[in-house]
Amino acid sequence: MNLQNDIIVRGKSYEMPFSKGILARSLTAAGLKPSIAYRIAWDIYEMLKKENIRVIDKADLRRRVYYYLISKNYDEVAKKYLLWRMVLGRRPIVILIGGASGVGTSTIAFEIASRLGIPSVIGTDSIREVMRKVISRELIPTLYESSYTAWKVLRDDEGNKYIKGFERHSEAVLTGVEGVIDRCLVEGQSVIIEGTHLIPTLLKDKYLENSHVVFIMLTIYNEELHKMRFYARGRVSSRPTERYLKHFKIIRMINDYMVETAKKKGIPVVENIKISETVDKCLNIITERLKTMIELEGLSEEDMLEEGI
Ligand SMILES: Nc1ncnc2c1ncn2[C@@H]1O[C@H](COP(=O)(O)OP(=O)(O)O)[C@@H](O)[C@H]1O
Ligand SMILES: O=C(O)[C@@H](COP(=O)(O)O)OP(=O)(O)O
Repeated sequence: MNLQNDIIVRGKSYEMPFSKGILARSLTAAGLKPSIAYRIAWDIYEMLKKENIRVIDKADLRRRVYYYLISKNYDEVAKKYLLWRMVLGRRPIVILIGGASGVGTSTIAFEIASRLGIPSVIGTDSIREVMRKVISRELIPTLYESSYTAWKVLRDDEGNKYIKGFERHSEAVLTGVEGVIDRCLVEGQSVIIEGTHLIPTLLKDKYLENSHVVFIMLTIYNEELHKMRFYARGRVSSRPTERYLKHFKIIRMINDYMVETAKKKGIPVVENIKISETVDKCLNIITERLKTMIELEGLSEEDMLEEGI
């Protein structure tokens, strides 16, 4: 690799060549359109070249980007940019994207991850597979079903059996989810966890109250639109559309239940109609939560500009 003509960006423990792509991605996460973000990343690269800068500290680069954005009247973007650099650089953040099967939790989780540069997305169905390896079918039969068929193996039939089955099915998965959250917070790693098992009223309050954890519930209010998503998925995956359509009424019940429990716990509910709009709404929610987290730490904008990452 020839680094002779590159500008080197120096972090606390590593160096890397200046990447316009990485900078542009940080700027889109802060709310700029990709085309403008690339233009600005390019401008900053040219500016550094012109000044004959060969090595620049990350904190210095961050300051320059911030003031450049302000000079172009992107004050709000500048603030968000700073906030995101602070958080992703040194604070773990756990984003939970819940929602009934088919409403788009995995699609939206991956979009958010790529916009924010979070390297890890875990589906609750993968956590379910792990839990199936450690808990026997005899002990928790509902775990071995799908969210919408768990009612079939319930041992009691009190109350709404479909929702009861879904809750019993999800409880064990949530134990695994909580383990993943604990690990990420301790290790200082950010992660996005997505899936249908994230029932707000069953997740322990200590996670809901943690300022590093942001929970968003996705939904589709229109039944026909929800149904269409299973057709779309069936075309590109091995998951048969018929299976989901057969249980569609129960999946809709789960969808309504997820919205209801989210509201009960004060968790924002976002309707997933257009991917780009859903992602923007989610990013706004996450940004607001991060502001609270930084405020709780008592950090001002000036502190953020000074703090090295
Ligand atoms: N906003 C959207 N607009 C159109 N299609 C979408 C949208 N969100 C998701 N999809 C599609 O709908 C299907 C179901 O989404 P998926 O993310 O697999 O749902 P989930 O993970 O919630 O079960 C997929 O084929 C996905 O590409
Ligand atoms: O249990 C369920 O509702 C789905 C969850 O997966 P998503 O549809 O949310 O990805 O898994 P299944 O058992 O159908 O493979």
